Amino acid sequence: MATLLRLDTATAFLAFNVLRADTVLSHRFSSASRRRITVSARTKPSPFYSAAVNSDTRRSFYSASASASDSSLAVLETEVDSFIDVVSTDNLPDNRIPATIITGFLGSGKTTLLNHILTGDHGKRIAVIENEFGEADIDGSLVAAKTAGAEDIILLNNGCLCCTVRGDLVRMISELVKTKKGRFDHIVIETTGLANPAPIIQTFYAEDEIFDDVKLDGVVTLVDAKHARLHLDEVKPEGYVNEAVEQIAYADRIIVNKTDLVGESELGSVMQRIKTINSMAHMKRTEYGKVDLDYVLGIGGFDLERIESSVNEEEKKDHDDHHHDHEHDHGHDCHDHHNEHDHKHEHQHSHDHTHDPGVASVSIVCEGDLDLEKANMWLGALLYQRSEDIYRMKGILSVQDMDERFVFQGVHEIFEGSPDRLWRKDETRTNKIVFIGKNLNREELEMGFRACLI
Ligand SMILES: Nc1nc2c(ncn2[C@@H]2O[C@H](COP(=O)(O)OP(=O)(O)OP(=O)(O)O)[C@@H](O)[C@H]2O)c(=O)[nH]1
Repeated sequence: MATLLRLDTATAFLAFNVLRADTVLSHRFSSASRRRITVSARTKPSPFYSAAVNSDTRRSFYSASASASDSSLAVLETEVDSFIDVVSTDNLPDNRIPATIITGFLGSGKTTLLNHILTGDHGKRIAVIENEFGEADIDGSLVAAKTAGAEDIILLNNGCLCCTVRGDLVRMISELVKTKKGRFDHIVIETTGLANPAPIIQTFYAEDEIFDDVKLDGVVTLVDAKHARLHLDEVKPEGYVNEAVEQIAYADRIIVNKTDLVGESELGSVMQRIKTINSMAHMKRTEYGKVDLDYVLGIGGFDLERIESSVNEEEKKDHDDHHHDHEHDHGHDCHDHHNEHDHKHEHQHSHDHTHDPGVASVSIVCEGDLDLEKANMWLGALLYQRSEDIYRMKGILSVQDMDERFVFQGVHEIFEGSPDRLWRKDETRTNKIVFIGKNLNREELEMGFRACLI
């Protein structure tokens, strides 16, 4: 599989990096505004490819990572070639239409929230894509909401968005954009209760048809306060994911709904459990999905300009919870937090199952400047080896000789980064990275990161 890493940057971060000398990278331009880079491996495929293009005014970096066996070289070349075909957004305002994914386990309150959004007073014209398993008609209440606020409601009911109807999603969004552009301001996609959000998120990056016109704004996950633990603690057969865990892991906003059905201590316990999976997402408790609309629309969860708030939120929480900096042997003030813990929780003895503690958050906060080349190699290798397990990552980096902060976000092997504002004179140049994923090894991540510091 080959994947696109899209980087717009004024400096050389993650630039032209070839891990194996026997790999040749080349690029060509198809037009002034649209750049196409072809990465070709003439000999054995390298585990990680990246390429850089230098424009007159600003440099844009597009990188691709690929994994393949030696025998699949031809396939690899085709894949890499087809992925690296991206419209440059250099110096252009991002006018793409924002899209929000609403996910959450069966019955958690997704449709209730959607109705709240559609009937809310936000002045936005919203197109809705509703994914239901085999239902013939749209929910009656949604039809009511259509008259109230939705610009368009499209039903995808012949399968699950994350599996069989992903192609349909691409076609529908393209069709919406083609036929109704200018008539709606936001797209809201409601997934089925059993959807894994990852492939849906990736669709927004992997599909040119969508990427050019629509940007992912955020993933909002509804959690049923009453039944969440049951689903989160369920152990799935080998090879199956726990959808409830996945939906929380990918969230930018978590709405703990149905709080009227639980007591304070049960609620506290479920919120704590959610935090161990995803400490980066904002969390709110509600009844009947009644949240401020700007909590769910205009999140900018995948927006590099908004990375700071989520990363800082994470750091703030950690400081509040357990502040434990320490000096390491290079003299950098570097600390990390791991929200996975050994869950010998109260249900363990009464049930025949324990929850999968594998999905958790790790954050690293560390002062000092990064050696660009080392950071590039480390991150590239990390994504190559662990991209399946790294669900989400976000961060702010301090790169040597770079006056701006470098901000990035990623979903599995998709990586997006760019220089952000200048470091202030009175500000400590502190790196902050948050990973959410499966079986993350805190020590390994911290050691790898520390080794990149100068
Ligand atoms: N008590 C209580 N019931 C709620 C709350 N929110 C939603 N419900 C009810 O829970 C049921 C399921 O809500 P939906 O919004 O349909 O949930 P959903 O996630 O869209 O459900 P699926 O599409 O089946 O996955 C409905 O009967 C809602 O009225 C809440 O905060 N408290």
